[in-house]
Amino acid sequence: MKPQTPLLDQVTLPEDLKRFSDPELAQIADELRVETISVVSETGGHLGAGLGVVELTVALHAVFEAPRDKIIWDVGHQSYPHKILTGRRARMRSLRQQDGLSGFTKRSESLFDPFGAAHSSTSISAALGFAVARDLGGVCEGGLGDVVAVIGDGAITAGMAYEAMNNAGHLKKRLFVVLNDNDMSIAPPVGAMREYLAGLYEGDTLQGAAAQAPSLDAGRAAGGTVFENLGFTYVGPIDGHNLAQMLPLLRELKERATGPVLLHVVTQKGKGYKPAEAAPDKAHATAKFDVSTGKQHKAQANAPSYTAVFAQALLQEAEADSRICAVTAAMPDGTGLNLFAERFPSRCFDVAIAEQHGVTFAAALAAGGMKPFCAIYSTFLQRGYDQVVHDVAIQRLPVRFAIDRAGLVGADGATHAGSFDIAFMANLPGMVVMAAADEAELKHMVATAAAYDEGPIAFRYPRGEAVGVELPERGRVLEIGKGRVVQAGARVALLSLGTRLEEVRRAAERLAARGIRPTIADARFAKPLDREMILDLAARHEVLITLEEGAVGGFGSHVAQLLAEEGVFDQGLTYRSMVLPDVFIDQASPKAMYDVAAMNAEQIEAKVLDVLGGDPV
Ligand SMILES: Cc1ncc(C[n+]2csc(CCOP(=O)(O)OP(=O)(O)O)c2C)c(N)n1
Ligand SMILES: CC(=O)[C@@H](O)[C@H](O)COP(=O)(O)O
Ligand SMILES: [Mg+2]
Repeated sequence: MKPQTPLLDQVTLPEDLKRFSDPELAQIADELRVETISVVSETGGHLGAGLGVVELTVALHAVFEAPRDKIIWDVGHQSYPHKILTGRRARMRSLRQQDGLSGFTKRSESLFDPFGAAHSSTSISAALGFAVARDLGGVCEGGLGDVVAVIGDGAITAGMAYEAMNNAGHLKKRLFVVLNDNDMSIAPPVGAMREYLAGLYEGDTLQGAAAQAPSLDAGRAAGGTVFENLGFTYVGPIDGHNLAQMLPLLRELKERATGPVLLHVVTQKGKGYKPAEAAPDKAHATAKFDVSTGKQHKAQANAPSYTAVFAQALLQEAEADSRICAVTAAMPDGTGLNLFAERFPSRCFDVAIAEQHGVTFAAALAAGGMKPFCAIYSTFLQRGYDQVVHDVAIQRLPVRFAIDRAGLVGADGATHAGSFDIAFMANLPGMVVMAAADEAELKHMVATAAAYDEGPIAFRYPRGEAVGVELPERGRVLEIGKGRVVQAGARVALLSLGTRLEEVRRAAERLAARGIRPTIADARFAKPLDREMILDLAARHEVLITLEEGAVGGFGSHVAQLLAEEGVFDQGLTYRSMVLPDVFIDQASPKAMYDVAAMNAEQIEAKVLDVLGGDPV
């Protein structure tokens, strides 16, 4: 018998799906799932979320008319099946790599990605914006038709989602919000909303007969849902893996809906791939893996991760001080606070995807006499910035900010780069800002933050493996605003903040071969600056170069300000700052991203040689 050609091979764009019968669409979904697993096994990346929305993706593209209709995936980490169906299948194996496809939705990548994402809970606001633009006669590439936001049960815990629903329920524009409820965030979801959503489908037989399937008119016997009270028509819950139910329902919605509709779809994260179903938290994002066993190919680590060092150091401090508590915004594993939660469950708070609330909550914990460590990735702290200013800094409350994923993070790309925290924290009056140069320094900074009660304090550290230096038994409390000279040299001083120090050391070795021995210093603090050390370095060298894994406006800018105010430039000092360039750097390995930023050892060496004007000796 001739082997059957996969139907998926006949699909390049969503319009191709319209030729198939509903049972054939179910077959396409099965093939799409296999293709998604195959892709991620080769590239690594977000697996479970995409597998959970395979049928939903097929159904949406079969019924709606993208790119005229705008399908907006919240976060975008579940969009791999969507990418496969929207002209990108041939490039899928370049996912999350340099010059390859992004792991999230991205406007510049495809007309089928009408709104980029990667941070959560923006989709309903974006959908409403498109709906209003449409009704006001706005014009955009591809046209402007229906708008569909697909948002997860994790993402709908964030305040932004409610701000958008509040607005949408008032404006009453026709738009669709698909709530993809898999009862999982990255970790199991926590919070009252989780209980509420579960209550909406508990007792329902989702696999029930088509006659019982939800429809636009069905309503709920139990009375109004929170969504109805906000002005939406609530439809559901429906089994999001059952195309026989979903396709007719979506067609009905497309045909008849008038105002905002919330469709509650119940799915399983990791659906159809046993290892991902069994451990949806581990399969949220994976390394490359063996499809038959699910075993991930993880590189052998030579040193602990910075996150692990932070987590262990915080545990040590918390053993000694019962006022220490910890706050995470839906990232217990990513921040290492899962260990804290196990050891001190009553002192650890997962506030869900709610960075704004998390920061203000921590501020009041501090006002109430506790010592909160707010562990948030640099990129996600951006969302809580007004709270950092208004609730923490202005009130001088001693919240400790553990800023993980500082600097360039690699495969997640520009949306997840921790580029701005030095600038946005160090410009706040009274904020202490530290950056760890290695894991021992990180341990000292955790101890320093634990001991510091005079106001807010932050310390930053990058994603991934640390340097491999020996760890002290206990962290040592650092003197606030004091850096350290690591190597004494002449002519050129390299003043590093954070983990570029390793690259600076490598650059110094290369320079030594050319007869140049630079002084190397570790600033430790972006704020307050070690004025004495910096002015001394400036006085004793012809050239001073600062380095930081952050955008312009951070440490280097503060140093330049100091040097200018002290009149050091008038005395002939040549000063340069090496910062991230003024562009958003796309995904690649962290090393390759720092190459783009011109901040690796070779480029530091080149900068020194350039400043010395080809006069090395
Ligand atoms: C503002 C923000 N905080 C945290 C994250 C990290 N994050 C990415 S996906 C995710 C869980 C999302 O859960 P859900 O919306 O239910 O989607 P699922 O993965 O279950 O499909 C989290 C916490 C983020 N992307 N954005
Ligand atoms: C989509 C998202 O925001 C997270 O899943 C993120 O990719 C996690 O990053 P880490 O792998 O650095 O924890
Ligand atoms: Mg979920």
